[in-house]
Amino acid sequence: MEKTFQLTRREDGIAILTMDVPGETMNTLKAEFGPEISETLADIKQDNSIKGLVIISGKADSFVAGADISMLDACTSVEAAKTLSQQGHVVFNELQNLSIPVVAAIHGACLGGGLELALACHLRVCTEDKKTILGVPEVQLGLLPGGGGTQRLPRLVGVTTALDMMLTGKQIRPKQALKMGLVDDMVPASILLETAVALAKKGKRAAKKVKPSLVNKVLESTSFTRDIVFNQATKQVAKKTQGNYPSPNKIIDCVRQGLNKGLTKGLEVEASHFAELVMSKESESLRSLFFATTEMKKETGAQGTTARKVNKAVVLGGGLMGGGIASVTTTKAKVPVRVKDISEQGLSNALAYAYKLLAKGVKRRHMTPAVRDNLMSLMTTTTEYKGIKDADIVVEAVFEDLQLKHQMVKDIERECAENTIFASNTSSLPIGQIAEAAQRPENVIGLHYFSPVEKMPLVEVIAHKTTSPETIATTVAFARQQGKTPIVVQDGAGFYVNRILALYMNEAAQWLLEGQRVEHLDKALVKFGFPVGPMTLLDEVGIDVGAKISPILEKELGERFSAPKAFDQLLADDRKGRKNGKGFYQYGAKAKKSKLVDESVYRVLGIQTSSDQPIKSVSERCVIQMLNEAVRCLEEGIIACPRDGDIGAIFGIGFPPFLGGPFKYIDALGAANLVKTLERYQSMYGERFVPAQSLKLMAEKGDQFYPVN
Ligand SMILES: C[C@H](O)CC(=O)SCCNC(=O)CCNC(=O)[C@H](O)C(C)(C)COP(=O)(O)OP(=O)(O)OC[C@H]1O[C@@H](n2cnc3c(N)ncnc32)[C@H](O)[C@@H]1OP(=O)(O)O
Repeated sequence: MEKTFQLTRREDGIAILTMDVPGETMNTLKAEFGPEISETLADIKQDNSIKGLVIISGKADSFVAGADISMLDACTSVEAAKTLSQQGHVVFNELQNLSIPVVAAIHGACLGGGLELALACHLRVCTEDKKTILGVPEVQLGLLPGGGGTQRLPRLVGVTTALDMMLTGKQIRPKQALKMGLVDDMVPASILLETAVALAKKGKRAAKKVKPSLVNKVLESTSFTRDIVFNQATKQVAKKTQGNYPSPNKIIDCVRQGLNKGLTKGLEVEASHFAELVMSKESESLRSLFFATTEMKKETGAQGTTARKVNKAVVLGGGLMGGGIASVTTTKAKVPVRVKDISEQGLSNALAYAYKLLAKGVKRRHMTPAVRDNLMSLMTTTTEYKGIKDADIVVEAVFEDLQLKHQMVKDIERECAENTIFASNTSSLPIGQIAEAAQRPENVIGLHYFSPVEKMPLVEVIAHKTTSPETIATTVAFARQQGKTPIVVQDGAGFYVNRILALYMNEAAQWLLEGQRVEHLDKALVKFGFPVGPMTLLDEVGIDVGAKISPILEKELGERFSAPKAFDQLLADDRKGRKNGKGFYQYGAKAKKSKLVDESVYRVLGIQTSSDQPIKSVSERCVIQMLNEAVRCLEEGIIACPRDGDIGAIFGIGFPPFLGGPFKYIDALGAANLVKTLERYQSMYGERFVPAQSLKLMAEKGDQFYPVN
């Protein structure tokens, strides 16, 4: 069997331990490496000629990406998961207890168990390369650092910083890592090994230790003052997770117990908590999300077709969406973009949008002013169809007006090359209808972004009946270059995401008209796990935008999409949401620190508010609408598979990730139970709750969307 660890003895007494998992793109930690690494450590201990050890990766661009998540996924009992963590503890303790200095030489991803390995070394040096990232992302998998991280990290960088890293899972860049004392040195990749060797020769102690701030020093000095930090963190966690994610509280508990009762006790608690989390349904859902997104990174969107390279893009419309799309095209994809708008004002809006984001990057020291200026120079503007002939893709982000879009298709076919792709950012119009104006409909596709473009990870790539495979593959690759997760969906009003969202929003509106208070509705759905409630969302998206989409969906998909007529009165009252400072909540000068409902909204809608209905009933009625419609989308082939539906809902709407997406959630509920619930609501509220046909079939057969583990 090929070995993972290679020990090389240098003449100067420093040994190099190179980790290179055979046949895999990245190093991950697996239980099966236990005997090999123990044997190697025993060799080192016996060899008096070895004066120091450097641990480095044999992979070109990564150190260690953590424990192997598939291995965790394969655990079938709490005991088995606990053993994994304890095995890791034994090896890392052995490493830390070596009498010779041990230095981790880090280049590329050093995450989770990878960072825990580095923490067990006496010193760490990393490259200044962009590819180098350090962090403990376990919380994002519903886990906690189970390789000693909850113990060694706070001891190295302080409780406050360690909690921040572990509770967010954020990635730390090299400069920041050096500043916070996570690494002892940062060097160019070309001298990484030699620097690590030199450090190993100097001994176990860091040349200089980073001093904590005075506040942190005081707060972290005694168990009493540390409790203040832990209590504060617990409060923040409760607010953020709404009690839906068990791992953050367990992380806090590990750190608390480890610092109050010592490392051995801390590791014991860590192994127990880790094991419970591995077996939790929340972590199972989050892990499946990791596998799904990794799998999707490899898909081209059109099997067997290679994407064309996009060297230049054009964005039509300099509004909020156009500005955002142009911005990610330059900053993420590094592709020159030309923005066309009919007005100079539109163009300066787009430029300002991009500049503001880049300026933020400079302020946070993520980039230099020179990089900002370079990226800005990739963006040019025009009020006429000039300088666009050589565009590979044109993304239109103008009003939802079919005639206007038809005109643009014709203009682009006239002005651009034969194979220029015309991508529409429409959120509701069927792409097939837009393509009706095209002479080359194979070049027409939908590319639906979510607002704010730079933040929302999802895009829907919508192929109509005759979109060519090359157009699909090129658009998917382009979206990925922009840092997005694309799902390819079939054509139809509202596509997937807005379609399932619309019914959920309509149901919330029904609750409102029945007298439920705005803040109660929002509270119920936030408690369920959405990042914001439906009323806040409508204010953010724009009540007018919702009103524009609704009739299109109703016309194409049927009466269940009809929005409550009373909502017309909101528009008559010029209530568009945050953008004009008038919505369900108060904005601008009227607004207080905590968000307050604009009570006049009840009068405008003619509502008498009534007592709060139980939170669970409120959320259930809204969510099952979304679930049922997601099944219909699968039934109609709008989405290709449950996985795409789950990713689309989580990344596009913020469907609670710990539930794994609508389809995973239906599996957890059981199709038969969901059908029963829908039928109960149908008997009370009518046909909009009729269960999807395929859901009924699944219920009868006892089927699931995903294979049973
Ligand atoms: C005990 C410990 O505390 C517990 C843990 O360590 S849990 C694990 C914690 N680590 C993580 O969560 C990191 C997960 N990985 C990532 O975030 C990303 O893969 C990355 C940032 C490292 C690299 O991203 P990117 O360059 O886009 O590469 P990506 O396509 O995601 O991954 C490349 C390959 O590595 C695999 N991989 C990466 N990290 C992995 C992990 N921790 N486990 C298993 N496989 C992993 C991917 O599945 C993929 O495999 P493939 O080539 O066979 O499809």
